Amino acid sequence: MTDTHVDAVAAEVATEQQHLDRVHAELAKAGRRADLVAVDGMSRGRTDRTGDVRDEEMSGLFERDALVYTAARRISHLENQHEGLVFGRLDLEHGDPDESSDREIRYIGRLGVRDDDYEPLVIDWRAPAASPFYQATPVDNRGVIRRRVLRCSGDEVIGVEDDLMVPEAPDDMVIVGDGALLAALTRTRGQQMRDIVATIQTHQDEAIRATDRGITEISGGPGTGKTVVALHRAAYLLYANRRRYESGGILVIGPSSAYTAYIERVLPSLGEDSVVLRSLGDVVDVITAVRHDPPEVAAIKGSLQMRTVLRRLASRAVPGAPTSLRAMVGGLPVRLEERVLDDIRRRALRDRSRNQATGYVRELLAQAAWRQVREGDRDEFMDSFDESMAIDDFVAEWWPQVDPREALLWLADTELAYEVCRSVLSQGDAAALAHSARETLEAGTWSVSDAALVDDLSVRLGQVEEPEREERSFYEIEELDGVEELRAMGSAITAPEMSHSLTPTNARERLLHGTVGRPGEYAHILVDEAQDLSPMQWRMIGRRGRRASWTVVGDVAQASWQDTAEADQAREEAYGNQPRQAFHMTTNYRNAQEIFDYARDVILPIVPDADIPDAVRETGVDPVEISFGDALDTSRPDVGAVAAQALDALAQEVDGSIAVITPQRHVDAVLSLAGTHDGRVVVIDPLSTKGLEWDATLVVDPDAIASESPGGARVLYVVLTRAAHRMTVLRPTD
Ligand SMILES: Nc1ncnc2c1ncn2[C@@H]1O[C@H](COP(=O)(O)OP(=O)(O)OP(=O)(O)O)[C@@H](O)[C@H]1O
Repeated sequence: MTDTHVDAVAAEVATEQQHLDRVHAELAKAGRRADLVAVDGMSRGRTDRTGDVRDEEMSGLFERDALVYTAARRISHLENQHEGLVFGRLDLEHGDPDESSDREIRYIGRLGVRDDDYEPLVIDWRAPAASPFYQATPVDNRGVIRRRVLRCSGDEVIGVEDDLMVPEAPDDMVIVGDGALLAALTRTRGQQMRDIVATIQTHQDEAIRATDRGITEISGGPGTGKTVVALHRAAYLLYANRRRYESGGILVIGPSSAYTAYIERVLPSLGEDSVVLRSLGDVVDVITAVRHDPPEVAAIKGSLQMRTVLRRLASRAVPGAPTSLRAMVGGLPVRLEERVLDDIRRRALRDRSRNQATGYVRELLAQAAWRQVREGDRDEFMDSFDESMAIDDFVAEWWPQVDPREALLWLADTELAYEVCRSVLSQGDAAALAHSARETLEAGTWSVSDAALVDDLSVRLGQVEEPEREERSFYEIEELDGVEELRAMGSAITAPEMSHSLTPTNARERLLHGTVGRPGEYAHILVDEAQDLSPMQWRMIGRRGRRASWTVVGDVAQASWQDTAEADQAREEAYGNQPRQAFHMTTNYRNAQEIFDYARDVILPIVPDADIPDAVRETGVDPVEISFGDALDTSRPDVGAVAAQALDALAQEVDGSIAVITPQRHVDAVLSLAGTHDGRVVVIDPLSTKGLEWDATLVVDPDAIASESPGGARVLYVVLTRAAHRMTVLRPTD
C-alpha cells in the first residue's frame, strides 16, 4: 500500500467516523427525548424512491411508530453487543454519475435513526430503501455506484470495505479493500453465531425478503447460510408485518439446546428479542429434554404408528383402578361390573376428552346404577348418588385426572405395553418401549423423543384440571440448572449422569413437576434442520402452527431420520393447504474448500445425489489425519494422548473455538479436554453438532461415529462439515 493510499483510506474512515458521531449524538439525545428517535419503518414511504409501498408495509409503518419509545432501549442493547449500529453506506446516482451533486448517500444500519428534521441518518436494513445494498450487482447496479461496509468496534469506525458497482469509479470517489464477504468469512468464529447483516448476498436477500404467505422452504448443502438466512427472515417478518408477528409470535425450532444457545444472539443483535427459540426437547412446556434415546428406540417413538399406541393408552383404564363398583347408595346396594364400567368409559371418551369428562362420567355411572337398582324414587336415588362419599372415592380412583406424562410412563409395565402395541408394533418394539420408560423412571429425565409423545397424549387426554398451578418445584429448578451446565459444555454426553443420586420417588416427582399446558399457537414457525424431524415431532410442531406461515430449512443429505416418506406425510399435514415457495442455496460460506472436499468424498458414495455446494474460500491447508493405537495395538499412543496432542496443534493454528467430536466409545478418553485452551474447547457428541460450527474441529474415529449414529454416514457428513478453518481426523490403526 502506498502512503497516498493509506492517507486516502484514513480520510475515508474519518469521514465515516464523522457520520457515526452524528448518529451517536442523535442517540444520546434519544436517551433524553425518546420521541425523536424513529425506527425507520415509521416513514419508509418517504425514503423509498424505488417503488410503491404495499398496504401491509404501511400498517408496519404505523406499528413501528409505537416502538419509538422502546428504540432507545433497543439501541443501547445493540451497543452492548458491539456489533456496530451502522454497518453500510450506499452511494447512489440520480443522473450523471460523475456529478457529485446528483448523488445520494444512504447509511444502512440495524435500526433506523432520524435527525430533528426527520431526515434519515440511518436506514433500517429491512426497509425497501435499503434493499439496493443487498440487491445491487455490477450487472444490475440499481443506481448504486459504490457499496461500502463499515467495520466498527463499539462507536469507532476501524475500517471500510468497498464494492464498486459501475465499471469505473468517478474521479472523486475512493474505493477501498477487496470486498467485505471474504473478510467476514476469514474472521474467527467464536462460540456463538453472528449476524450477517452487513454481507447478506443477493440470493440470500431474496429468501429473507420473500413474501410471508404460506410455506417458504430453504434448502442447500452444509454451510450455505440456511440457518442465518432463516433468522434474518424472522427479523424481516417482524419488521414488515409487526402487528401480525409480534402479537402472534414467531417460534424458532432447532435440533438441540446447544443449537439454541449458539443462535440466541443473532436476533437480538438485529434488534429483535420477541422471538421464541426452542429445541425439539423443550417445545412442550415443563419438559426440558436433552437426553437422546438409542437410535432404534427413537425410531419407534418417532413413527406414526405411535398414534395408535397413544390412542389406546389415552383410552384404556387407569392401571390399578378398581374393576367394579360396589357401594351402598341411599340404602340400596349398587354393583356395576367391569363390562358396564368399560362401556361407560368408552361412551365418555367418545363424547368428551378424558380430563374434562369427570362430571359426565358421574352422570353415566348414576344412570347405570339406577338401571341396575330401579327401586324407590329415581330423583331421590340420583340425589343420594350425587352426594355419596363412597361414589366420590370411587370416581377419584376410577377416573382420576390423567397427566399425559403419567400415561406415557404406564408403558414401563411390559404387559401393558404389549397390550397397547398389539398388531401395531412387534413384541420386541413393545418391550423396547417398556424398557425405555423404565429407564426414564430411573434417570428422572425425559428423552427428546418423549416430548412429542407427551404432547400428543396431552391433546388426547385434555388439559389436566387442577385446583391451582403448582409453584416451580425444587426439581424443576435443578433440572434447568443441569441444562445450563450442558449448554456451557455444549454437550449432551453427560445427560444421564445428572440423575445418579435420585431415589425412585424424587425421580418421578422430577419427571412430573408442573402442569402440561395447552400447546401455544404462533403466527410464524421457523424450523431448522427440518430433515431430522420425526413424524411425531412434525405433529407436535404442527399443533403450534395451525394458522401459521412457515419457514422450513433443511438438507436431506444431513438427515438422521431414516423414514423420509413417513416424515413427509406428517410434514404435509402440518403445512396444511398453503401456497409454497422454495429457495435453494448453493454456496458454502463455512468450510474452507479443503475441508469440504474431504467431507464430500465421504458422502457422495453413500448419497450420490447429495446437494453439494461450492466452497468459496481456500486456506491451502488440507485436513490432517492421525492414527491412534487401541487395545490391539499398544505400540501407538492411545486416543486420549493423541487427541490432546492434536488439540495443542489446532489451538496454535486458530484463535477461536474448537470442538472435539467423539463417538460414545471414546468419550471417557477425551472428556478431560473440555474447557482447555482458555475455555475454547468443547467436547461434543456427533448428533449435537447439528447446525453448529467451530473454527477448528478434532474428529475422533469417524467410522465409529458412522456406525453409532442413527443416520450413519449422513451424521458423519454433518460432523465433517462443522469446521471453518482447520480439521484434524483421528483414526484407529488398521
Ligand atoms: N452472506 C454471508 N456473509 C457472511 N457470512 C455468511 C454469509 N452467509 C453465511 N455465512 C456464514 O456461513 C456459516 C454457515 O451458515 P449457516 O450455519 O447458516 O449454514 P447452514 O446452511 O445452516 O449450514 P448447515 O446445514 O451445515 O448447518 C455461518 O458462519 C454464517 O455466518
